Amino acid sequence: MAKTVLSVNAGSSSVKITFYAFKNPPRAIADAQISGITAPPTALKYQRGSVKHKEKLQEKLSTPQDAFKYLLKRCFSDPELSEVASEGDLAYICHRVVHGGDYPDSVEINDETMSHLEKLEELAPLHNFSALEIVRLCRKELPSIPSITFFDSAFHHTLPDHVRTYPIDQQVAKANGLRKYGFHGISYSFILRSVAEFLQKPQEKTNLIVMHLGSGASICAIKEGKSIDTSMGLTPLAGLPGATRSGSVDPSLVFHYTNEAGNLSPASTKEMHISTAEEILNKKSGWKALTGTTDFSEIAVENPPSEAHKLAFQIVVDRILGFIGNYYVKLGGEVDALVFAGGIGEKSAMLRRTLSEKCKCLGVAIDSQANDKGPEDDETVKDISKGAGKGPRTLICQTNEQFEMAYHCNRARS
Ligand SMILES: Nc1ncnc2c1ncn2[C@@H]1O[C@H](COP(=O)(O)OP(=O)(O)O)[C@@H](O)[C@H]1O
Ligand SMILES: CC(=O)OP(=O)(O)O
Ligand SMILES: [Mg+2]
Repeated sequence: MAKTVLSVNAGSSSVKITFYAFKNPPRAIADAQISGITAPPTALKYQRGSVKHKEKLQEKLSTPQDAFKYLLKRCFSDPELSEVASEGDLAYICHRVVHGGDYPDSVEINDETMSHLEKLEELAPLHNFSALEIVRLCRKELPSIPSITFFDSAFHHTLPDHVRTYPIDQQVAKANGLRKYGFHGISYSFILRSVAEFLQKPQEKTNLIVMHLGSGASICAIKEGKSIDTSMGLTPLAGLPGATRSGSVDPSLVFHYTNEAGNLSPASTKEMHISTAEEILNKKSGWKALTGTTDFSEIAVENPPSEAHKLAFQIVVDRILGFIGNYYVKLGGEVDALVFAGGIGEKSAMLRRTLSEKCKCLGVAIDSQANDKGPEDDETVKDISKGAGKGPRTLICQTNEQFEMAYHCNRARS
């Protein structure tokens, strides 16, 4: 029996892969990622044990399939990485697919599930395309290795009807699958398990407000271990602003922004159709549009370099607060913890401090030293609360989507 599981997390501009020992809990063997696929320079990060390596690549890797092939070859040909030298060493490949439609759980890929996912691709071309390109490649070039797809949306299958339903014609809504799905669920599942364990509570008694803040950002209200609301919607565009995403705006805005809103974007390809409006709101908005940078660490600083940076920070804080207030009330004020996760949530002490101060009225208080220090590399959950206050505790959780997929894959199959 092959001894490793490969987890793949493909985004629009990056592909990350991690190999794990096929046991529980999974042990990471090697981790590699390529960024800058659509916007060069293309860069490689590689880690095996304590060995870390970064380089800019000369190779032209313009598609997720090229990037994945490159990463696989690189890992297979590393003489120090004897556990993964060829296809025969792989037991399963786990793929993160953002939009899983009505699937409440992961699925093993076969002709039927693949054709279902290909239909869904039309609903979420920007988010599913890269992942499905890699699934297609694996089916063709590694046909003996089962592929399992894990969906960001699956964690939110517990959303109540009144939360998931948009108030539009229900015949049209049902015929076209138009409802709130919610995303970042693989991450929320990791966070719920890790935080419940940290708090020594069963998951089904744990209530949390979790913020997954990265270049795509969302919030989730978890009641008794189940998602009861989340800020993203039919697609990951709704809710909070992101690096290049507007987040929620008045839907009529697109018709005033451009006359060509409904036309195909010039960025569309034969395989991937996106409209001009989708292109603008997903790729040309967010804090990049306000400040010129996608890097939030240039925005969350004490002395911002421009008024635009200051404004971008205030907007992000304002939108997050709106959801915290909303979810605090929906959870009846019974919140075990506010949890910060994702690249920004885990690294920006300033954002955590600003939000915590504004949530003082909920009894939130943080220890500024613990907050400034942040978590150690190997610390999954860190408590930054000040003493045992009246309100929810404040935690940082270093989330790990690749681990979460391997964890569930190995648990169900070993
Ligand atoms: N010290 C920091 N302060 C604020 N933001 C940071 C810091 N370090 C990284 N980030 C931001 O984290 C984001 C990436 O988050 P991550 O969750 O890794 O990305 P993705 O959404 O692409 O999966 C980027 O916007 C980056 O600027
Ligand atoms: C769902 C989503 O927005 O994912 P990401 O943050 O990885 O872009
Ligand atoms: Mg992410």
